[in-house]
Amino acid sequence: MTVKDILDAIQSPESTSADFAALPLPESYRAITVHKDETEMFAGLPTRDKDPRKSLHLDEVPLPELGPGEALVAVMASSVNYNSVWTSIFEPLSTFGFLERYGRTNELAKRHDLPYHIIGSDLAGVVLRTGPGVNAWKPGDEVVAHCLSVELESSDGHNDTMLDPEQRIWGFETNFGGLAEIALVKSNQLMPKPDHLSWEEAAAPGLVNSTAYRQLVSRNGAGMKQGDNVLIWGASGGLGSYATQFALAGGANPICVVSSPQKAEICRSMGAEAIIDRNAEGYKFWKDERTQDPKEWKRFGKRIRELTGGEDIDIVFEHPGRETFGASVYVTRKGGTITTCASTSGYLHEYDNRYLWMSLKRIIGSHFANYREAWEANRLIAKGKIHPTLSKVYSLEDTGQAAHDVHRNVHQGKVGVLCLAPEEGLGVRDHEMRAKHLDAINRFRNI
Ligand SMILES: C/C=C/C(=O)SCCNC(=O)CCNC(=O)[C@H](O)C(C)(C)COP(=O)(O)OP(=O)(O)OC[C@H]1O[C@@H](n2cnc3c(N)ncnc32)[C@H](O)[C@@H]1OP(=O)(O)O
Ligand SMILES: NC(=O)C1=CN([C@@H]2O[C@H](COP(=O)(O)OP(=O)(O)OC[C@H]3O[C@@H](n4cnc5c(N)ncnc54)[C@H](OP(=O)(O)O)[C@@H]3O)[C@@H](O)[C@H]2O)C=CC1
Repeated sequence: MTVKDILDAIQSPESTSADFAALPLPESYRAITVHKDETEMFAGLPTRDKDPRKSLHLDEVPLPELGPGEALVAVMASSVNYNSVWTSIFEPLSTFGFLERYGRTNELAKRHDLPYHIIGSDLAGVVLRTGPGVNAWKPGDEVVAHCLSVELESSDGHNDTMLDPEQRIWGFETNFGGLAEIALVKSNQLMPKPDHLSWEEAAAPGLVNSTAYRQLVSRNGAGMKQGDNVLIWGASGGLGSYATQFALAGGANPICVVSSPQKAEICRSMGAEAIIDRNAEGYKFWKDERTQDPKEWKRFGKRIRELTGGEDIDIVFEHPGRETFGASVYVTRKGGTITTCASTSGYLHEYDNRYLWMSLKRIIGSHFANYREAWEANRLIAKGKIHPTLSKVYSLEDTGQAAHDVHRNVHQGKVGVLCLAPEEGLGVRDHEMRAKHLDAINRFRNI
């Protein structure tokens, strides 16, 4: 039995759930990995020069044992997230520490502590097997998977699953991720695949869409409302392309920051009107590595006021971190919110706290999304209210190049990866709905 037989079953319109359940599983499959004995390979290099093409490998790996409450999924497509970039450059730390720590928690978790890490935190595919205790899903179901892995043994996570002390991001802090032909997930990560999307389109939104939903829309994040001025950094990037859609769909007013005329045009085509090209306008928030320039914060704030008719920002959607955080705090209106989920340019932030406390602003930390938020975010995709922002699609072999593009910020929106899917465009079930949204679905393609 090989993965080829699995693909044949997926592509045959006659295959039933019983057929999938009867398919023998292969002993091994192909997966994108980093290697534990290579974690020092980039030592001494500047971040920019650490090259994912050197550290990401396509390996044949053994199929992991299936445990209670879990599912093995045949992965048709996945996507590149920035967490895979972090893994591939071993920053801010090697992810093998996460696997070792997880492996110490119980006998079954030991499976994750291996000398290789199969990465990837998105997938669209077909359930192959479910473990004991799984009733909601069965072999043959077409699914996407969100990346929240929790144990829920402690009451801390019972209101908000993100608060579980054993909260992990699948494919980053666990093994057996989605950049592979087969993935192992907890069954409560599974959600229905949107019928009107191809495999690679369905695999694109998951992680970033759920994160943007919590960070911006959910009451656990900024709780955006109609009319809010929302400053969105990287508005055509992974997170930003969904934040921009949420702002527009929710009746807010996105102020989109991008770094090229091409990216500005994408935001315009999504429906945004207030757009700042940070490159063209040459903001230099830092005079040198240690000193910020409040005059530049003010120049940025003035530009925002020009675009909003004199209003300041209600919500900043933050993720660049050190480079922008001082400016983000400054341009927020009295009582406004800065919501942050990352620090791409550096995690030690500096801002002038007088502008925070005197103007009663709030900083909210946000991370991925709880089970319910991830489900709600996927539902919006399935209903055609929010669309995938897939630009380019790579083969599994070329994942290193795909991650390199994201690391160097030469991509747009989301970058997809075909795993078992032999070509793009497969897996669409609802052609009528697709036709209705085709322009929006293709907005980011091949630009
Ligand atoms: C969905 C996608 C998301 C993304 O893309 S996010 C971007 C990528 N992710 C990242 O960049 C984050 C990567 N992770 C990290 O950098 C680290 O992961 C953290 C900084 C988040 C945490 O650091 P650590 O060293 O793993 O954890 P500690 O909590 O500092 O625990 C170390 C020891 O310190 C103890 N400790 C924790 N808090 C306290 C405290 N308040 N007072 C005293 N001790 C404390 C702990 O218990 C533990 O101890 P013991 O080593 O013995 O187990
Ligand atoms: N905590 C969580 O749950 C999550 C955290 N993340 C983290 O968020 C970050 C962004 O992820 P994602 O959106 O997918 O990545 P992308 O690279 O797809 O998009 C980020 C965008 O931010 C902009 N940007 C990058 N650096 C700077 C800078 N120094 N100043 C201003 N803008 C900048 C760029 O847009 P432009 O050049 O056009 O301005 C870029 O396109 C990563 O660090 C990632 O790990 C992501 C998802 C979930």
